[in-house]
Amino acid sequence: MLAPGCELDPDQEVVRTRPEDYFLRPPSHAPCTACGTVMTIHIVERMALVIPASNSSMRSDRNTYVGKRFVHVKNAYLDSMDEDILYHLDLGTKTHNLLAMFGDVKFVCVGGSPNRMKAFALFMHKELGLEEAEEDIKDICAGTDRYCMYKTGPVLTISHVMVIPSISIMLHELITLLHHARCYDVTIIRIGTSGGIGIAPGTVVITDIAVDSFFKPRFEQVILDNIVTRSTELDKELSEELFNCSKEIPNFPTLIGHTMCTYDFYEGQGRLDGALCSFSRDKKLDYLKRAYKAGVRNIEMESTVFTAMCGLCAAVVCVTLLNRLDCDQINLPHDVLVEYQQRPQLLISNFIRRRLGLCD
Ligand SMILES: O=P(O)(O)O[C@@H]1C[C@H](O)[C@@H](CO)O1
Ligand SMILES: O=c1cc[nH]c(=O)[nH]1
Repeated sequence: MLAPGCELDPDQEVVRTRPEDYFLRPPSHAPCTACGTVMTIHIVERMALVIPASNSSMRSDRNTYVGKRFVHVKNAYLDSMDEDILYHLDLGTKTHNLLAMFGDVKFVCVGGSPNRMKAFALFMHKELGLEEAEEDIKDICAGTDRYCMYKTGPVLTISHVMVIPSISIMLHELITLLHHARCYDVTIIRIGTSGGIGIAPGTVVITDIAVDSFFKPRFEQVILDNIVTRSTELDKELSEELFNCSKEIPNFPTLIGHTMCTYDFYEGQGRLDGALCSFSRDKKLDYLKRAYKAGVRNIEMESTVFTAMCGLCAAVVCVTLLNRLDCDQINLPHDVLVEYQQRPQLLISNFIRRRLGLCD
């Protein structure tokens, strides 16, 4: 029982600190001043590793921006390392000149499928009107088959395969890479696919906040034998900027809403068509309707860790492939599926061109 005046619930694993408190601290133990119960306090940290531009005038008028917001890693050990091998990217500080290769990166676009991300890189190359021949755009991570990476002008494109642990490994190495390359003013965007809730398939959802399966805006990471909870807040101005961009594209259904991130595609997303199903159709629909009521408009499998790690300079833009209130199976004809998957790419290409002053 919580004594009157006790600030912390002894059963609670997490205590929120100020959002500006960016540093991870070890859990501490403190007795409740009222009841004397010793509580373990795990600090919620804001992990955003890419420092945001601090006000909108910098963003809306890039030419007046004189400061540099460097990509920042929160690991004191890194700078003391003689060599840093980014194993899953097949890159390293001694084997590659990361500053020369990546120093001019301003946009990083990530998504699950290697082929889709390659197609996006080639599309971006065309949209930016770059001179280099298409055949010269090679997979920078060709030495490994874990992830693929392409660079076209200031745009870096990387695949992250599926689910939280896979994108998390990629993001650790990507953010470290951007830090070694001394990149600054970088915007990171996840472009992908999702299941919609209560909205027409083909709708593009720009995430305002990523939530977990309990509709909470948090990402829980097991670190050693602690659970550390991180915020999944995103930059609202960036979401609105993207939404405004979407209005310029004809027949382009788009909305801003919460995105739910799960650890599984089948039972974890309330599907009735997996190898296991431990709930009824009614329970499934009740859950999805509660999600809708909580503001969730789509479900995917990477956004919470992505936002926790990249947060305030990041966006998540996913097209919906089905309405989960109607069905579980994705049965779109191939050409429709391809067209839907291109929608986030089209929006992001317009956004990048606009940011670079390449739009009419
Ligand atoms: O990269 P995308 O957006 O396609 O990833 C979503 C979320 C899961 O990783 C995968 C499930 O099909 O699609
Ligand atoms: O339903 C869907 C579709 C794509 N990706 C998901 O995670 N869920």
